[in-house]
Amino acid sequence: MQMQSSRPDVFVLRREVRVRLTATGVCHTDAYTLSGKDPEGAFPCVLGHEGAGVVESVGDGVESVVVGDHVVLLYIPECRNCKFCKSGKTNLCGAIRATQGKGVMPDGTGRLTDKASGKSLLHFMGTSTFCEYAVLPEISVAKVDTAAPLTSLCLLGCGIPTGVGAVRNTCKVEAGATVAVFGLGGVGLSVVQGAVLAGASRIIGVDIDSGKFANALTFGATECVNPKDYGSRPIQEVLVEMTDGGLDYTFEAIGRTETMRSALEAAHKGWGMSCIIGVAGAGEMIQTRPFQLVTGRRWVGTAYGGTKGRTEVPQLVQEYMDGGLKIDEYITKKYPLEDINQAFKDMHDGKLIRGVIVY
Ligand SMILES: NC(=O)C1=CN([C@@H]2O[C@H](COP(=O)(O)OP(=O)(O)OC[C@H]3O[C@@H](n4cnc5c(N)ncnc54)[C@H](O)[C@@H]3O)[C@@H](O)[C@H]2O)C=CC1
Ligand SMILES: N[C@@H](CCC(=O)N[C@@H](CSC=O)C(=O)NCC(=O)O)C(=O)O
Repeated sequence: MQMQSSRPDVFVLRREVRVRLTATGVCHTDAYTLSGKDPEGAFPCVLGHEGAGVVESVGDGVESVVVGDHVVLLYIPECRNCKFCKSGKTNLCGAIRATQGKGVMPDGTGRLTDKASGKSLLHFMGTSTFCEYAVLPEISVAKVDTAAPLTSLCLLGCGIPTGVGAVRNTCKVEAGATVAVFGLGGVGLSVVQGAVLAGASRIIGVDIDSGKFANALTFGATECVNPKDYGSRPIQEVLVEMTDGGLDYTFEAIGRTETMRSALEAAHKGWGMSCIIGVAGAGEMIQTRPFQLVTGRRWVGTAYGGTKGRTEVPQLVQEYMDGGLKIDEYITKKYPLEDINQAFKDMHDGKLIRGVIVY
């Protein structure tokens, strides 16, 4: 069944929902795909993947949300039925990944049209939040408490669950552990927040922009270092010396293969775990001496912090409403959609933790 929405050019099919976006964050991954470095980047598309809004219509067979529900959009769905979901080992639901990667809905068609030219546009990361409306499969939205402010909740679509989840789900950082966070942007600060909530004893922020240190310390980093202060000395050597042999956990939230190596080699011999969060350009390769792994360091990676969105995002909202999770503190500036290029410029200039487009 095809259900017509109040916008004649947007329709929903079976098991799909149409959402009126209220806000979206601007993330470096949007800029990465826009730059052409993403091998999956297909154009013309509507970018944006960190959004929240209100369900305005539902297709046949939708069971988990109704019109009026508030939702966070999920670039990693949770079908609860595929082998990935059933494994209990990963959040990488496989139900619609193939079509999502091609920029279309599960039935192979699109729902976005450029009004001026009449040409169809591709979807991005299954969400396309730089647009007032989005159509998604039901499995790609997390229903959340209507009492929570939707402008803030958009950040649960990517950056915050990624950093907090890297700590909780992927690395399972324990109380008392030592942690280093490479890159103190929105994602790195979320790692810092996750480490604080996990009870880490020492949280070292690493960034080449010392202007990022004030926020990191406010979020709970215990100290910060700037690799530029150490000349040609590898920063991993500095960190290993500072920590009597290395960190229990290190996180790379930059997207550079050199810092991924530094983070791995800053992890403690025998048990240190290093988590890659940053997205590196197409064709780039990580390297280290295999001996680093032979001697007990572990290299792991995470997508959306291992978060199973439909299950865990409502829990994060509750944690926020209870005062236990920071979200508002990430919003440096709000923009109308027509100023989105300014939001990208401010992000590239390092002025923002997160810029949020408010519709
Ligand atoms: N794996 C996942 O699920 C996700 C990955 N990402 C990726 O995480 C990365 C971080 O995202 P944001 O925090 O939004 O970016 P951001 O640009 O706000 O933060 C990056 C930080 O790294 C610092 N930096 C740059 N080069 C450095 C170097 N050589 N050494 C130390 N610090 C350096 C910058 O000064 C900046 O503070 C990006 O690559 C993004 O694409 C974002 C969301 C989800
Ligand atoms: N398409 C890129 C890889 C981009 C990537 O790694 N995306 C991350 C999320 S980054 C969010 O801001 C991710 O979670 N990926 C999981 C997935 O299934 O895509 C490439 O092909 O290199």
